[in-house]
Amino acid sequence: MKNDKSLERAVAVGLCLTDEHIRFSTEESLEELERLANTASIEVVTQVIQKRRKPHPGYFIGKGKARELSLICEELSCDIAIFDDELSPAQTRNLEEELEVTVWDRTALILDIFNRRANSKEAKLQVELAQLEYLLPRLVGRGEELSRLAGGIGTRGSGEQKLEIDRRHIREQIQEKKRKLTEVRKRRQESRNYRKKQNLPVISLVGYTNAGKSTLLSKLTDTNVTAKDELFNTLDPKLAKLELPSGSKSLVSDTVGFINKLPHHLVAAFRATLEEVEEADLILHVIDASSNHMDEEIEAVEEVLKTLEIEKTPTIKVYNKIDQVNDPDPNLYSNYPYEIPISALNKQNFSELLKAIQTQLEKHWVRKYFEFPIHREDLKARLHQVGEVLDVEYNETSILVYVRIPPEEEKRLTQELENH
Ligand SMILES: Nc1nc2c(ncn2[C@@H]2O[C@H](COP(=O)(O)OP(=O)(O)OP(=O)(O)O)[C@@H](O)[C@H]2O)c(=O)[nH]1
Ligand SMILES: [Mg+2]
Repeated sequence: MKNDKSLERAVAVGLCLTDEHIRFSTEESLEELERLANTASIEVVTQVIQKRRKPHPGYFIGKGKARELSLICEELSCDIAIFDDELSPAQTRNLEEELEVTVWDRTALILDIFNRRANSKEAKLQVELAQLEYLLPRLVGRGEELSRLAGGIGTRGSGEQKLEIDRRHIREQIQEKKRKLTEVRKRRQESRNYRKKQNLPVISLVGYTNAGKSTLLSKLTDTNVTAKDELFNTLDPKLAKLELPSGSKSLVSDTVGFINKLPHHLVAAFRATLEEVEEADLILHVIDASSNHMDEEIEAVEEVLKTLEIEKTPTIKVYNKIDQVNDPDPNLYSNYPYEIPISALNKQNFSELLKAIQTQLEKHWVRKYFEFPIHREDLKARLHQVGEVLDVEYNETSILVYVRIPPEEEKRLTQELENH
């Protein structure tokens, strides 16, 4: 929900913990926070960084710093203070009292962007649920500012009784959204099962937000997928068919971009979209090779992949946007077929990429001739079901079928035929 002013003014606040190992520096992380804010139509007018050993339990930043921040907000007429880390409900409350502006954390900002981006029923439900769960412990008096977050959910005003009603209302809504989500997901599972029956291998594109996943999907498959220079452009993953050089087909799916400090419960909320990744036969990790923080972004993505327990799925690192890299280091991406440099935008190096995809997929599907008696049409039908039938030949007494199938199916069928 937008307030009346078109562009809100914000101060971005980061904490630099002196003895903690961090991936992105506080400055880099704030730079990203600023891009996120812009995506949410918020202008960051200044940044404030504080060094501390650990966050202040009540104010996150020190109490003195909070007072200083309140003056800055007033002087620069900020409407909002955005903190780069997740704040506890109590910290948010205290800070709002001290600063007298809306206080958001990274999670709130990401939720706001997700809310604008969600298109499908499932994504909408996921975002609404995540927002409600975020809102519930934070619902205290200042319902007005929070209502922007809740997308209008929650009633305005304050008062203990009203607060209790709001809380109950939100709990009920959480239950309702969960019920609806279960339904929508069931339908999604059914369509996945249908896809499985078609037996096309599934390739999942994953990567840091803005790496170029959607661009790659649309250029590879000649479909129209919107790509935009915005963070979290894709919230509703798309699927498209891809033909490989051998002529065999596969399905490519886009996914939600990852980001540093993506709060855990948001990862959980989007787990459903990531289920595609869990079931993928091949993962293309799309990397923005022109980013100044390429290594950190790779690491952030790999961390999320680890939590999905998909180490065994073959992965190709696709270094995208090489058209933007001056002097690319030839050693960097030369580990074929595990690393490929491309430019999705210019379709540069696509033939290499397609070859690598085919190589990787074939490693895991086997080609084989099966021969069985002519009356066993059922076996032929089964091969159609579990694999890709490449050729069929009828002799006087037998059928010869040439297929490409998953190795476990190959074993099972071979054993059955031997036992007959
Ligand atoms: N120069 C250059 N720009 C690219 C290339 N591929 C993508 N882009 C640009 O990078 C921006 C992000 O592209 P998307 O395809 O939307 O990125 P994404 O990974 O889908 O992003 P999210 O959906 O937000 O996670 C767009 O402005 C693209 O035009 C490339 O090969 N070269
Ligand atoms: Mg995208």
